[in-house]
Amino acid sequence: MLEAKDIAVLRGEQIVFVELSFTVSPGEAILLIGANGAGKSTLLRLLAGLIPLAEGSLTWDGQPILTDPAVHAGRLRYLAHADALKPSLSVEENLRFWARQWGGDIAQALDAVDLLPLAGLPARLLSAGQKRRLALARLALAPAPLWLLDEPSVGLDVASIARFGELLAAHRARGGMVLAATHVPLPLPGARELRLGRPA
Ligand SMILES: Nc1ncnc2c1ncn2[C@@H]1O[C@H](COP(=O)(O)OP(=O)(O)OP(=O)(O)O)[C@@H](O)[C@H]1O
Repeated sequence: MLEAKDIAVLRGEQIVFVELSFTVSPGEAILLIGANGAGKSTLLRLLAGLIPLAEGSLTWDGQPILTDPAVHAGRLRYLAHADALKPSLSVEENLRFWARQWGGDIAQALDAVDLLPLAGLPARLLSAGQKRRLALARLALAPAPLWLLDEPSVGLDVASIARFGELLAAHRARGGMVLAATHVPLPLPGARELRLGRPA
């Protein structure tokens, strides 16, 4: 279980949030909601181990998550706003980069986001939604218990959102956890909402 207790984060001099507490158990999904600037991306970056905790505690099965940053990095997949693609490499080569770190079947992952027909195309030629699908293919490569997703459905068409829903459901069915920042509904039935910033 992932547990945040009374956590606070600063960006520069600014307090982004304080006294935030929540838990995420295997199979659970949390939607991070709140206005622009409320701190959703900041919380995801914190959970990914990319920015420091100012106060409080963050634990994984009772142990501080950053005791061993490499162990924590190995248990998560973080999809930021940017798709983190290398434009000159092909679709398949982009995924190979991640498969070298995590293992997994590249063809199967591309198929999960319906990109197999475009496997040989340089990533710079993909449409915005296809780039997003290639980013999502990383999730399909090899299992990791914690998915941290920043506005993952931006640019996806209806069929791609349905496929993404299947990926999310399979992940949760094997005990995976999801935290997703979003301004729109996501295919995450039964997800709890965690509102950041002031109440609307
Ligand atoms: N590197 C940084 N240095 C200083 N302040 C930052 C930095 N990154 C973010 N902030 C500030 O932290 C606050 C939270 O930003 P964050 O990106 O987490 O919001 P968000 O809820 O994800 O917003 P959005 O819905 O617009 O994506 C904002 O006020 C932002 O200006």
